[in-house]
Amino acid sequence: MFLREIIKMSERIQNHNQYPFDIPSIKLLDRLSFRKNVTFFVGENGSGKSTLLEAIAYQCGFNTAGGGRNNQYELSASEAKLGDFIRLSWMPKVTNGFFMRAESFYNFASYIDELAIEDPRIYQNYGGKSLHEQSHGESFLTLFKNRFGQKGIYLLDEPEAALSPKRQLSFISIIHELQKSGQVIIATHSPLLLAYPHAEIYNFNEGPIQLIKYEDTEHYQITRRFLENKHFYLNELID
Ligand SMILES: Nc1ncnc2c1ncn2[C@@H]1O[C@H](COP(=O)(O)OP(=O)(O)OP(=O)(O)O)[C@@H](O)[C@H]1O
Repeated sequence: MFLREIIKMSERIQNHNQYPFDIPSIKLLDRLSFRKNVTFFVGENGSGKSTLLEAIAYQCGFNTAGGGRNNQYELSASEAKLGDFIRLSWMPKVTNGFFMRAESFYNFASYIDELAIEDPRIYQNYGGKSLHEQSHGESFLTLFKNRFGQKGIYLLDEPEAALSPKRQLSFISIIHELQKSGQVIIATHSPLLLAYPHAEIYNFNEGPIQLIKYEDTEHYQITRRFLENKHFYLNELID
């Protein structure tokens, strides 16, 4: 483990009623500690998961539009206002790693292609060929497999967006490999990924951000109820 705690520097914030400080989970945030190599952020759409993940990425020196320290490709880095108002506590500090969001993966792949014009050996780190020549899911998995054994912090925003349910299950093995030498923080809506057993889950839904058990998450409960009683739900939804 590397990142131990996030501390919000409330005293520096001038207007708590302005975005992003007015998002309920962020407003009530004081400190958030990390005690496992894998941490999930869960919560409703708009509950502030990406905002906090992006702020961590910003403080790590990663491109907040996706990528690592060295991946400063041209893509307007999205606003990272919260990043200036949090402090990260490390033990020990790492600088290696990256921030990955499914929607910016395309640009990341193009950036690697540009680097490969200068030095094709870079493809060795990405499955031997352009990420554009691999399917979205394949290239995503390739990228992570190449990080096995490296110390680093990996911040992933909804990685399931690129992955079929079967590949999401493969991704659980990838998370397990990554966390042997690295730390992984994942914002997700996937009830499959969330099942990874050696993780802590932070819930962004109600009140302050709090730990929640897998079986208590809405993601687990809704999916389970739906699969157990599909016809009841569909009747409610459609009729
Ligand atoms: N640039 C912005 N200006 C104002 N409000 C914003 C801005 N970007 C995001 N928000 C709002 O901040 C809130 C939190 O957004 P955020 O993207 O962090 O949510 P999230 O939990 O990651 O959601 P999702 O699961 O849909 O990805 C949302 O209500 C969103 O509309």
